[in-house]
Amino acid sequence: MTLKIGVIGTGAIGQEHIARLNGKLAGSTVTAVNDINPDSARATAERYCPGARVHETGQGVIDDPDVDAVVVTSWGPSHEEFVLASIAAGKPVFCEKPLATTADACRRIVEAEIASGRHLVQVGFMRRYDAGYRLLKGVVTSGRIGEPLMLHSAHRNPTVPAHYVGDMGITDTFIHEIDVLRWLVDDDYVSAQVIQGKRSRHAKEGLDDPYVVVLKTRSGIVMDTEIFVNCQFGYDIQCQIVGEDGTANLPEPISVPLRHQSLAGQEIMMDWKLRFIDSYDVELQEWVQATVKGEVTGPTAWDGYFAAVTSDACVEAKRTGQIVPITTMDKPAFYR
Ligand SMILES: NC(=O)C1=CN([C@@H]2O[C@H](COP(=O)(O)OP(=O)(O)OC[C@H]3O[C@@H](n4cnc5c(N)ncnc54)[C@H](O)[C@@H]3O)[C@@H](O)[C@H]2O)C=CC1
Ligand SMILES: O=C1[C@@H](O)[C@H](O)[C@@H](O)[C@H](O)[C@H]1O
Repeated sequence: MTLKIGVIGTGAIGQEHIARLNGKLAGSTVTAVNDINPDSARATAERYCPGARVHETGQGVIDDPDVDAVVVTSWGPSHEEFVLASIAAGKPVFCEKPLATTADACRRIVEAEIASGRHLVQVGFMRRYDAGYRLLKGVVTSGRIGEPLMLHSAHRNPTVPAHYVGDMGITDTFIHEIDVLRWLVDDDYVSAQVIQGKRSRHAKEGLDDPYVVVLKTRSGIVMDTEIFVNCQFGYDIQCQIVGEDGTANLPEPISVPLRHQSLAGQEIMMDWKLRFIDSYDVELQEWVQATVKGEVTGPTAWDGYFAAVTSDACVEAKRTGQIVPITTMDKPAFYR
């Protein structure tokens, strides 16, 4: 069976996902699209999925009888509306991160999914599908480095666009670590602290950059992450787990070691789209296969909710300079 997909939001990642789902991956085709900017929707359809219907609203995509499943790649604040509408229509929905921009909104999604009685929602935390992170998790679960005690990571972007403002370092960027780090060590967070770094002269007005977030887990693992979104030199994702018997590092992406103009080294990617390109492919291919079978095998609405609660705590910790507890509702049996 070929899964017929409707996509809401035809910006940067929307176009990327449409191109994958309509040609690159097996078992899927894009039959409908929408964007609040109709020119973008039309141009995207023409270029990546000619023949797809261009709807005036996101709801039009969800209601389209020729759409079996929905992909939401619009801006974060619109996610809740489209995910809830997909659940109401009984259609599986893949929603890019964040699931929604507040923990309350994510909770409403969790409650609606449970009420529907069907697992329908997957969140686009693609790092779980990255070959390097999967190898790292394999080392942890094998027990080779003993119990994880501490974790050091870094999320560096060379620069960020003009619309990147406020606390997006947490809600848009660190949200990836929030999900992948708890998945790596199979643990949940209990507190968050944010320590400001010395401000970079490259940070535009109103944006704190860089800073370190310290998360503590239920079992006591301390995880520090540097968030530095104007680092200039590249898109650089680092992660090291310190265990009782050794350390394990996230592998660097493959690149050719160069010796050139009195420098020996390897190039660093500049663009997040390239760094995780393979993981997006694996993520959406697995989602298509699971969706056809009526299953959700990736990050769930509960994971989206947990990430949002953690992200809210980090924002508060950044504002107050205090250690902020992370408290969620009890995990519903539906997600166990
Ligand atoms: N998993 C990942 O690595 C990444 C995930 N993202 C997530 O994907 C989402 C989109 O990000 P980008 O593509 O980078 O942004 P973008 O700004 O390039 O595209 C977003 C598109 O959504 C459209 N849009 C906004 N509100 C809408 C509405 N109510 N109805 C229909 N269309 C609407 C905009 O017109 C725009 O074309 C965000 O939630 C972002 O956090 C983005 C980049 C990477
Ligand atoms: O999701 C992403 C962007 O939205 C975000 O703005 C970047 O900081 C992240 O590195 C990228 O993976």
